[in-house]
Amino acid sequence: MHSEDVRQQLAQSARSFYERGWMLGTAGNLSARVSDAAFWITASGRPKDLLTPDDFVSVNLQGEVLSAPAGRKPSAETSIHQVIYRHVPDARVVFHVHSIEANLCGHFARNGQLRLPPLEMLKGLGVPDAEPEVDLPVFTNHQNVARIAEDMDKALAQSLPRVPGALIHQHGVTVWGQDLLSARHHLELLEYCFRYLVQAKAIGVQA
Ligand SMILES: CSCCC(=O)C(=O)COP(=O)(O)O
Ligand SMILES: [Zn+2]
Repeated sequence: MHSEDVRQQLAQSARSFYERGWMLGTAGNLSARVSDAAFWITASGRPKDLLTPDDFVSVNLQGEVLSAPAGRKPSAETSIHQVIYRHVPDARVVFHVHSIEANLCGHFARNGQLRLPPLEMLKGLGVPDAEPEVDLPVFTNHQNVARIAEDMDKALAQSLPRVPGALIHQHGVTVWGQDLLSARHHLELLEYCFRYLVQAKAIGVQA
C-alpha cells in the first residue's frame, strides 16, 4: 500500500474516533508501520477530525524524525508507539485514544490490572475461553511521557498482555493490531468492555 494512502486511512480512522468522542480537543495519536524500520505517526497537537497527510511525521523505531512537514513535530507520545512496535512483532498499527469510559475504568483496577468482563466479545481480542479471566494492564500516568514508555517497556519485555492493549490511568487506552481493521476492532471491543463495566457498576451488577 502506498504510504500516502496509509496516512489518509489513519486520518479517516481519527475522524471516526473523534466523532465517537474518543479524540476530542486534539487528544490521542495514531500510527502505522510502513516498513520494519519506520512508521507514520500523527503530528503533535493536531485536531483529529481534520487531519490531512501533512499532519503525519515519519519516525524510525528509535523515535528519530525521518521526515516532517513544515511546522510539524511527532506526537508527544511517540515513545509509547516505539515501545509497542519494538516488543510486538505483529503490531503494524497503534491507536491511542481518550474516552470517558476508559478513564473511569482505571479506577476499577487492582494491582495495576483491570479485570475485563467475561463477555463473548473477548473472542475478538484473541481470548477463546468459555469463562475468561483476563486482565488489561494499567500503567501510571506521568507528565514525563518517557516514564510511561519506560514502564511499558519493562512490562512488555517480561510478557505481552493477553489482549492487545493497555490502559494509562486517568489518560486513555492504547491498542495495537496487525492492520488498520484489526486495530480498530480491538479498540471497539475494549471500549465496549469499558462501557459495560461503567454501566454495570452504575446499576449494581457484578461484572
Ligand atoms: C489534549 S490531549 C493531551 C496530550 C495527549 O495525551 C495526547 O494523546 C495527544 O498528544 P499529541 O502530542 O499526540 O497530540
Ligand atoms: Zn494521550
